[in-house]
Amino acid sequence: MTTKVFIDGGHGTTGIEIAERLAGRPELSLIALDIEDRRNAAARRDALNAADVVILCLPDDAARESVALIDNDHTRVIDASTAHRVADGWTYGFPELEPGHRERLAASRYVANPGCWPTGFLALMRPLVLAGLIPADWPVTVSGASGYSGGGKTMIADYEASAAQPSAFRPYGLNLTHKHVPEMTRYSGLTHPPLFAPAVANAYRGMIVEVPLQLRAMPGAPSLADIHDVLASAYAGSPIVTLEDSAAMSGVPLEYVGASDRLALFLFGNPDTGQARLVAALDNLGKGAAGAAVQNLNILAGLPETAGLRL
Ligand SMILES: NC(=O)C1=CN([C@@H]2O[C@H](COP(=O)(O)OP(=O)(O)OC[C@H]3O[C@@H](n4cnc5c(N)ncnc54)[C@H](OP(=O)(O)O)[C@@H]3O)[C@@H](O)[C@H]2O)C=CC1
Ligand SMILES: CC(=O)N[C@@H](CCC(=O)OP(=O)(O)O)C(=O)O
Repeated sequence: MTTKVFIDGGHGTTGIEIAERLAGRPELSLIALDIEDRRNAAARRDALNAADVVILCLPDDAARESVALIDNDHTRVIDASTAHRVADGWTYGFPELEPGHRERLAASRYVANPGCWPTGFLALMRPLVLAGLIPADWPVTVSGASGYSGGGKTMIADYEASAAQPSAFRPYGLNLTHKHVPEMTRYSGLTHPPLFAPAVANAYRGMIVEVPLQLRAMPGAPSLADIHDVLASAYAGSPIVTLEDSAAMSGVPLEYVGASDRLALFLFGNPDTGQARLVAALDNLGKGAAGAAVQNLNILAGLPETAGLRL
């Protein structure tokens, strides 16, 4: 039996990436709308209700509208937008979050795909908070740079317009109310929001997420080896999330994982000063969006978790 999948917003940046990963998979059948029907509510209602699993690749308001258009009791939903990431009744779509989370996801009807920034942040932070190496009330900072496709069609057009002279590096979110902070706080287990300092770079895709830590000031002054051991054990055997050999690196390029669904983690530090820089490298359109959606679809449908992924 095939799983019927509908991508609402399938003609947008994330939707196209997901469709590419699902193409040629005989265990799935795709319900597709013509491009001119992409905003036709009646056509979307029919497709949403005909599907076993829908993947929403829409702005937040349109994603809420899609959920309201589902009037049966079985269609399952993976929402790539921010609309439901901390909403009641939704499961956060980061299978690697903690032991047992993958099983919770498999049993869920409503799954909220993580934001791209929180994906890197939580991969670094959640195991360390769970292990007690970072106290829940520790003041954490997270910064980094993202490719401009993170801003969808509008930002891509801004960067690629013939008259555009885009900035090489542009910090944003300067009022410290970025929409990703609630999910970073909730799922890391921190009691206070991290200070989030994102930037956009003049590159299409790829991102670096960094958490600097003053280990010597933390309770118990964890060592670099303590941090390394917890991260290595959290992702041992994962085909998607890897702790890389940082000793070999003099820098981490934005493009480190390429156009893939991998998430690479690094631990840099100076044992003499008790300081560390934790870094995650991913593709904002890969594990940061489409790769995560396809991974979640596989989990919901009981299929091999990495089927269709670019690893
Ligand atoms: N880009 C990224 O790196 C990431 C994106 N996301 C999230 O995924 C979602 C999609 O983002 P992205 O693909 O980048 O966005 P895009 O702007 O590239 O695509 C959005 C798509 O949704 C369609 N759309 C917009 N409004 C409606 C509506 N009211 N009804 C039906 N269709 C509509 C658009 O149609 P039209 O062509 O007419 O505009 C377009 O095809 C967003 O919530 C985004 O925040 C999540 C993680 C990473
Ligand atoms: C460069 C850029 O603007 N990036 C987006 C995040 C992209 C993403 O993760 O998508 P969601 O909007 O679904 O969370 C931003 O910071 O808002």
